Amino acid sequence: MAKDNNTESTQIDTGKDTHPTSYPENILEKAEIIVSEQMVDEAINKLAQQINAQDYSAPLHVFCIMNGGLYFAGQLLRLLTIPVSVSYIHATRYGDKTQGQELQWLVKPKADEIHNHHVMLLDDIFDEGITLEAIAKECQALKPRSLQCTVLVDKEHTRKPLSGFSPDFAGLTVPDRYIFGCGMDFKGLWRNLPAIYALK
Ligand SMILES: O=P(O)(O)OC[C@H]1O[C@H](OP(=O)(O)OP(=O)(O)O)[C@H](O)[C@@H]1O
Ligand SMILES: Nc1nc2[nH]cnc2c(=O)[nH]1
Repeated sequence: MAKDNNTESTQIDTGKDTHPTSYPENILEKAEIIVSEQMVDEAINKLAQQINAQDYSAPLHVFCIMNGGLYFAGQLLRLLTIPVSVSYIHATRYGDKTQGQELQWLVKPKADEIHNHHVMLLDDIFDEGITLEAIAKECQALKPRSLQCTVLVDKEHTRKPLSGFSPDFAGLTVPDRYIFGCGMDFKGLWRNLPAIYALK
């Protein structure tokens, strides 16, 4: 067991009950699985087959879009049978909220990773598409040889980019509910869940 330095003698009494089901750490009690682990794994397998079947004329550079893309990228990369290099881009607009705000850039793509390379962006979810479209635009400006986007899930609703921008590959479609698991967080937690959940 991990050594817990916050022992009883040092614990600060915040006056907070640690059990309410509204706390993010307890939220599974109020959630339901909307895509099973098996269905997620099957979808990732299928995406890998589609990417493996592409005819890239040179190694593919894969960008994991942090943080949400981490779980998906980890699961997908092990199934790719073509030579890839990997790095990350970090942009976020939800934070701990369930409604998107303005996009914040933390790590932008570097020119030498993109210019003249076949590039694949990997993210967990295409919701309103603002994040992926902005990242794809930033990458296009650096003149890749080709640029494609793959997401684990595409959320079904009509609030998509007016430009018509959409990912090249999407593993699953999900209903218009706030979801978590498989890289997606609920108030910063539960990205580690191997299935996709939504609140009941
Ligand atoms: O299609 P959109 O409506 O733009 O939303 C999709 C984005 O939202 C999430 O990121 P978030 O900003 O929550 O940051 P995170 O990756 O750290 O969870 C997710 O990982 C996508 O990148
Ligand atoms: N965790 C999570 N992040 C998102 N970012 C955009 N949509 C969602 C969503 O439904 N869940």
